[in-house]
Amino acid sequence: MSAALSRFQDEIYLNGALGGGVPPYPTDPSTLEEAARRVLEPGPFGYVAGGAGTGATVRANREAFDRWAIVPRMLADVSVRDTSRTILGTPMPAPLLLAPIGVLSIVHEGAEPAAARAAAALGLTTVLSTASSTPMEEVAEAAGDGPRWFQLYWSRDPDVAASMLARAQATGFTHLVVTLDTGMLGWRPNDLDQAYLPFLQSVGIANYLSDPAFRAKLAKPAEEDPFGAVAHWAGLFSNPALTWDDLAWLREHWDGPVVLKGILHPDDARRARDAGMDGIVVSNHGGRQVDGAIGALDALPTVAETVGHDVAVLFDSGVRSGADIVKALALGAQAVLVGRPYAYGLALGGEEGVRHVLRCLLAELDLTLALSGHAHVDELNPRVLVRR
Ligand SMILES: Cc1cc2nc3c(=O)[nH]c(=O)nc-3n(C[C@H](O)[C@H](O)[C@H](O)COP(=O)(O)O)c2cc1C
Ligand SMILES: O=C(O)C(=O)c1ccccc1
Repeated sequence: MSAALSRFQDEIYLNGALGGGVPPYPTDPSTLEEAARRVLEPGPFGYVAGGAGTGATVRANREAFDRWAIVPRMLADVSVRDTSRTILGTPMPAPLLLAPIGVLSIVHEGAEPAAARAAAALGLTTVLSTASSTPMEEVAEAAGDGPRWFQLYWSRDPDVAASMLARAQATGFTHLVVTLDTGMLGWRPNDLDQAYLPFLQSVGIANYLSDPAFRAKLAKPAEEDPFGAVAHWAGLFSNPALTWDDLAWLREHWDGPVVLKGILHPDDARRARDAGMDGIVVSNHGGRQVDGAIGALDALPTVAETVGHDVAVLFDSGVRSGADIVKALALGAQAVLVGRPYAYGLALGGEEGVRHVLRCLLAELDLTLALSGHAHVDELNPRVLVRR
């Protein structure tokens, strides 16, 4: 790496100078989304890009980032930088994970193994969704022996929930991310107006179709009655009756760190801590659940001040660039998760597309850190930013 250029930047410019042409995928996040729109059918594109209701929360997520400005510091010796961090015992080359995204085969065949391989090649961790389009055992094998984090959609059938957790542990997943904000699917006009729901084509239920506890209760085998299996899945996928008291059940069924995803209120953050949880993800599900919900970054500072010393505070919803990562870390996130951008990478170029998206994020994180006068991600704090 040359001193004047950050990692990946040098490769892109040199390749161009040597006649190799421009990068095969856009580096700008909005252009990336546009490019994905062009290669995807309207149904799948709308499912990924869309948000709840009028899209107010999707916009709020971006507006929240735009309201913070980085104030660069000079003469800070940033010749050697370190973006690495260990989160709940998992070492990471940068505090960046791939958010759990279900039904990914709607954008690319073999999506989850491809994303997991791309992440693993860079040493990054993927949080695998319960609604993966490939069974967890196959994804884990594709990802090699790096860290394994599993996201749970907590089924209303406790046998299915317990079976998922037992399988995940048997497969070597060590960390559990429990998503709390999807007790039912949000109101999504994009999908409603196209009558598009991937599950109806049995996409995204691979972990269920391969689950003995799920299969045991089907009236007819899924192979004979695929729609019956989908209907059964829809009936047990989530459990809106859950309360804080149910967290004890989780502890009995999972040996290892548990992280609650979808926390926005400081009182809920406190309850998570008091219930002995190891971490939280401050998230509004990428604006896909409650239209009009608070921008996730607007919720972060108070939550981080409230519990940041006690539990790992992770963040997602709206992260699109390395500069965004700097802002979220400065406001108290220990790590961020990125969602849609890697789905667009998958749509455009499978594993290679995801690797491109992740390398862009890592490169711009490193560069923003350096140019704003910080050698290590641990130096970031709220004083690095001003509110516009
Ligand atoms: C198509 C799609 C599917 C998703 N599926 C899941 C899922 O299965 N489990 C989950 O916890 N979150 C799911 N999410 C939410 C993401 O984990 C994450 O919270 C969100 O995408 C972050 O926002 P961003 O897309 O703006 O980065 C999904 C998001 C998208 C876009
Ligand atoms: O679409 C989503 O946001 C989501 O979280 C989900 C829910 C169920 C299955 C797959 C994805």
